[in-house]
Amino acid sequence: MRLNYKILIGLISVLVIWAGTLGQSYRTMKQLESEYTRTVDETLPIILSLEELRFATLRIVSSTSENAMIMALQRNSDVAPVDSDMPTPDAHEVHETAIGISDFERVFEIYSNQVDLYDSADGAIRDLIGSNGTALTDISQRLEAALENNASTAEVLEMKEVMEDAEADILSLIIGQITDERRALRLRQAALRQGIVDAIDNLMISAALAAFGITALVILSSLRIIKPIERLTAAAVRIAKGDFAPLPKVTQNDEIGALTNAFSDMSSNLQNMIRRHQEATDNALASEQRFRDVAEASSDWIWEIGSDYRITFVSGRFFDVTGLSARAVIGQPISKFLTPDRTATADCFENLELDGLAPIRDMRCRYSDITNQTRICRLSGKPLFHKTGTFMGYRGTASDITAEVEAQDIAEHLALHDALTGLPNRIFMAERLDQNLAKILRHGGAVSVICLDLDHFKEVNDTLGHAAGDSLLKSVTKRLESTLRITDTLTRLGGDEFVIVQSEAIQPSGAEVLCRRILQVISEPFEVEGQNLYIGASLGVSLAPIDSLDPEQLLKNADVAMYRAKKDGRNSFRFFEAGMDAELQERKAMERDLRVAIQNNELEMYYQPLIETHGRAMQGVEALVRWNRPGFGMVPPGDFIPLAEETGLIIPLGDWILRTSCRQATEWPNLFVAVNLSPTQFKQQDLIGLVKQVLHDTGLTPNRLELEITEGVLLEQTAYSLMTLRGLQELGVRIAMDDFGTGYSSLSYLQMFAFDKIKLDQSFVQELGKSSGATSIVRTVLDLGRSLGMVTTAEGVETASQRDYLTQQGCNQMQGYLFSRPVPAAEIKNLLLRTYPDVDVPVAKALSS
Ligand SMILES: Nc1nc2c(ncn2[C@@H]2O[C@H](COP(=O)(O)O[C@H]3[C@@H](O)[C@H](n4cnc5c(=O)[nH]c(N)nc54)O[C@@H]3COP(=O)(O)O)[C@@H](O)[C@H]2O)c(=O)[nH]1
Repeated sequence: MRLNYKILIGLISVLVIWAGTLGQSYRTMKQLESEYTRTVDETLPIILSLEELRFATLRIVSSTSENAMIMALQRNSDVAPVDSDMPTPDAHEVHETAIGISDFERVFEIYSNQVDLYDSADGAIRDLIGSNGTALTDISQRLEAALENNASTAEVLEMKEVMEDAEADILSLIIGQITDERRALRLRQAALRQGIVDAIDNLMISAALAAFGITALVILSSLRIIKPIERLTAAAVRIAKGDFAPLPKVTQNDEIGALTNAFSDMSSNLQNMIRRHQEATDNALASEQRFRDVAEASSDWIWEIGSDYRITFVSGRFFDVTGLSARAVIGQPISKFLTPDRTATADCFENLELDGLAPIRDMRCRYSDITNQTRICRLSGKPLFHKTGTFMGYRGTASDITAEVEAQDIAEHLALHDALTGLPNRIFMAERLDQNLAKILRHGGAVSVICLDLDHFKEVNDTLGHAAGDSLLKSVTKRLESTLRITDTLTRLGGDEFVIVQSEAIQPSGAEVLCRRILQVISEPFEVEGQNLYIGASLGVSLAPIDSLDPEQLLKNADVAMYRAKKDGRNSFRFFEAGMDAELQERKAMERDLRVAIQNNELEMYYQPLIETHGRAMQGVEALVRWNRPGFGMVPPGDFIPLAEETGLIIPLGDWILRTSCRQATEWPNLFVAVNLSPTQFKQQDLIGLVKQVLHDTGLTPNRLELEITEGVLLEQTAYSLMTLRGLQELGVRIAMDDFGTGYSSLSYLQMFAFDKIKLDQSFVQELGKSSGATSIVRTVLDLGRSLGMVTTAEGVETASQRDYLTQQGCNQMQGYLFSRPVPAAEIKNLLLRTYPDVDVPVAKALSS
């Protein structure tokens, strides 16, 4: 309920109670008034009248008695001495009696009326008084008359006695009546007093009730209004001091309750606002602190200049880096410390104004550090304007980018140069070629593009290792540089491929002269790791604008020409001619087709038997891949395996060969399968894991797998290669050295690793009987194998005499067309049914077609 209703109800209640007690008082006062009226208007007048009657009676009697006494004394000297001074009744005393009688009669009439009016119960007394009064006045008059008539003393005295008796009677009545009236008066007085007391009591009660009511109202108000207001005041004081402890919720459903709850809400809103404000302030402070920390800790600094380009502020980091003091810096022109690069948009600070006071973005400046070294920083900043629009200066940041610039320079150099030789690379060369071609278009002239490939570099690399190859490349670079003019550009594309862009020469003679000079210098021996190496070079020349004005095409043409030079016998040069690139194109087509063939599973495995010499039984097979290229027929592996090696296709191809061979070998329980591993395959990541996985997947036992490697495998990364070979052997797989005797270091490799088998290269076998040297080599190798406890296999056995000689020399196994050509897997089962006891072996020949 609303508070004003409550107060109104309280007031009304107080007023009702108060009115009740006042009414009671009013009634009491009314009674008092009536009592008072009766007392004043009735009893007192009656008493007064009775008193006056008594007085009149006494006057009558006294004056009459006095006259009678005087007369008696005068007449009867016996009774009373008479002297000359003795008074005599005179007219006055007589008159007094008359007045007394008159008063009596007048007062009695008043009294009589009063009795009629107020107290008719006293009518009988009144009548008695009246009759006695009449008797008294009568006797008094008669006495007076008797006196006048000189009645005798006795008579007078007798009459006087009668009069006195009458007086006594009447006085007795009057006094009795007065006594009654006075008693009544006292009773009324008592009643009046009681009434007054009651009235006062009522008034007191009324006042007390009113006071109580008002006090109660005040207390209630205090409790319901003042207390909450006090609490609110205390809360306000608390809040003013920053204490936002929540106020208890009140259920008081009035204005005070609403005020308290509103105050409470206001307090919590205020608290939230202050908290948010505080958080915002804290965040701002933290942000500012972070900013300061970053500004101080980072390599950046903050700067500010005025409209006169003089420094007004710079953060501490600047002083640390430059070793300058604030005094030396503040107020000085910024250009005194920072020099913008000529590449900067505004190459001096004052130009900023000319540039329309644009923001400074990444302005590169040089400055001196504490050690007086030149460093580079990058400036960014924004112009400052007063609200009136007046230019006030600039403010921004600066970052030291010396390391970044250096790294960028290095990166740029690396991006455009070959790391090994320091020569420009393909990108650089392309740019230079573009420039030259653009020049030709504008001014005419000619440019030659010469591709150079070292001859026999692969062998050097393979035999002497990469370090020797690198050393050779550096030496070649030096010689080439020495043959070129400053206007020519020598670049290394990678490996042993170089490109020369020859400009400002008469073509084609200029190119021809240069090529000859190059061939001359390259043909001289190179000393690498204490050895004199003789290499040559194959060069291809393409001319702009004759052959093309397209840089790509020029390069391609030069490459084709170089390829032709190589093919035509190396150590020579060729100018590009139309139609030369057909072979190159064919190579690319083959690569594309081979990729598709691997993906589409178009290759097939053939197997060639390995015959045990004495028993003439097939012990195993060598897996040899075959590719029936659509549209071309069977492609010899000697053509596509090197291509696969060069292009990296050998990895997926080798995986497929290993997997297929192992799987198919499980179909011939008594045969092992020998799989060739090319050098690239051997170098692949986790070869051991791959072989293990294939064995596991196919179910072939490891002792039925033989891996054939060539000496090239051991040429580089020898330690790693040996580790791999041992790992493979630990799997239970046998390792055979293929093409033994064709490399430079065959014998030394036999020392390094315990091969399970040596495969004598077929070139020696086929020279048996023809060349004594070959026969000696065969014998020596077979002896060596025997002495080292290695199985020896002779490849390319085509004739019975070869077979017999090899048998005689103790060769363990033989492989060759004499026994069987490589056959598809399906035919191996047939071959297994046969033995090869005879030299002519007609069956084997028939099978190997
Ligand atoms: N990495 C892999 N290399 C492989 C794989 N399959 C073949 N090759 C290599 O390709 C080269 C040519 O191989 P291919 O044409 O199959 O010739 C082999 C035999 O057919 C051939 N051979 C066998 N007997 C005779 C013979 O009596 N006369 C004669 N003229 N040739 C004969 O010799 C080749 C086997 O040589 P080798 O591997 O050295 O034992 C060759 O280098 C193959 O290695 C392959 O799957 N992976």
